[in-house]
Amino acid sequence: MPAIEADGLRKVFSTVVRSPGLRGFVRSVVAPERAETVAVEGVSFTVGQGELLALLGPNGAGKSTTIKMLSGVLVPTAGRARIAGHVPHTDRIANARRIGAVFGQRTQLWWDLPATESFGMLRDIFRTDTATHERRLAELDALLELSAFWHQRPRHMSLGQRVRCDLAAALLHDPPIIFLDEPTIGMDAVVKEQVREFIRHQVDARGRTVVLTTHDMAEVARLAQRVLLVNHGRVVYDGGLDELQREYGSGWRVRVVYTPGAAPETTHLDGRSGGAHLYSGDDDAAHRSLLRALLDRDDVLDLQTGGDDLEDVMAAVYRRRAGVAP
Ligand SMILES: Nc1ncnc2c1ncn2[C@@H]1O[C@H](COP(=O)(O)OP(=O)(O)OP(=O)(O)O)[C@@H](O)[C@H]1O
Repeated sequence: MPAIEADGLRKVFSTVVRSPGLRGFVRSVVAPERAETVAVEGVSFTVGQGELLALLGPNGAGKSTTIKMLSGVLVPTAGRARIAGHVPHTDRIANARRIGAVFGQRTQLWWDLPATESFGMLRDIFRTDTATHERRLAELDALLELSAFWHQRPRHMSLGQRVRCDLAAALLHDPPIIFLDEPTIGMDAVVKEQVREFIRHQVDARGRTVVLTTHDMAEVARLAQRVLLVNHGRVVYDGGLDELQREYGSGWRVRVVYTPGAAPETTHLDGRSGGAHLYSGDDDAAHRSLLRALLDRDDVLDLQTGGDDLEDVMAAVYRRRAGVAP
C-alpha cells in the first residue's frame, strides 16, 4: 500500500469580495458577494513508503493547499486523499500519529513557552513514555544541535533555531510520513545544509516518507530523485529529476576564455558574457568535437562545460507544458 495517495484532489476556496470604503464593508456584511478560487484541480499521485517526493511549482500553484488536504487540515472539495490507506480529515487523531508536518513560514510551537515545554506537551498528547521521549530528543539533538537554545521561547529564537525546533516537534512522536513545506526558507547556508542532511537521514536511515515543497532548486537537486510539478492547480510533470533535465534541458553549454587577440571558434557560438565566449547545442557529437578543438588550442585560458541548470529546466517545463511562464 502506498504511504500517500491523492486521487483527483480538488479544492475550491470561496471568499467574500470587499469593495473599498465603509460602503464596501457594510455591503460585505449585509449582502456579501463571493468569489471562487480553484486552488487545486484534479491532482493525482502516489508516494511509496520510504520515498522522498519534491512537490514543486510557482507561487500560488497549489502546493500548500495539496499538503493541507493530505495532512487533514483542509477537506477536499472533490477527490480523495489517503494516508497509509486512511482518509486524513475523517480520522484526524489517528492521522496525527502517522504524520509530522513543518510549515517553514509558520511555527507549530507554543510561541511563549520554552521549546522544551512544547516538547513535553507533545509527549503528553501522544502519550509517549518518558524514556522513549528522552531517547528521541537526544537523537534529534544529535542531528539538529538543539540543546544550546531549546530552553528559549520560539519568540526569541532565530529563524534557523525555530525551524529546527519545529522539525524536532514534528518528529517526536516518530511518524512514518513527513510533510515539509518550505522548511529551509530564509535560512543561512550552514543551517540549510544541516537541515537538508537531516531530511536525507530521515529517508535513508529511518525509512520515512517525505513530501517536500521548496523553491530552492539546489535543494531539489540535493535531495530529490522524483519531482511532481504543479502549475495552476494541475500536475504538469510527475517523474524523475534526471528525465526532466534530459527532456527539458536544452543540452550542453561551454564557456571559454581565450587569451587576448585570439580568434575564437565560431561554430555553436551563442554570444559573449563577462569576457567569456559561450557555446551551446544539444548534439553530443558536436559537443565532443568542440571540446577536442578547444583542447588542441594554445590560446584557451579557461574552459567550463555542463548542462542547463535546474532553474532553466523548471522555467522551460512551466512554459512548454502549461503554456504559461512562472
Ligand atoms: N484559505 C484560502 N482562501 C482563499 N484562497 C486561498 C486560500 N489558501 C490558498 N488560496 C489560493 O489558492 C491558490 C493556491 O495557493 P497555495 O498556497 O496552495 O499555493 P502554493 O503553490 O503553496 O504557493 P507558494 O509557493 O506561494 O507558497 C492561490 O491562488 C491562493 O491565493
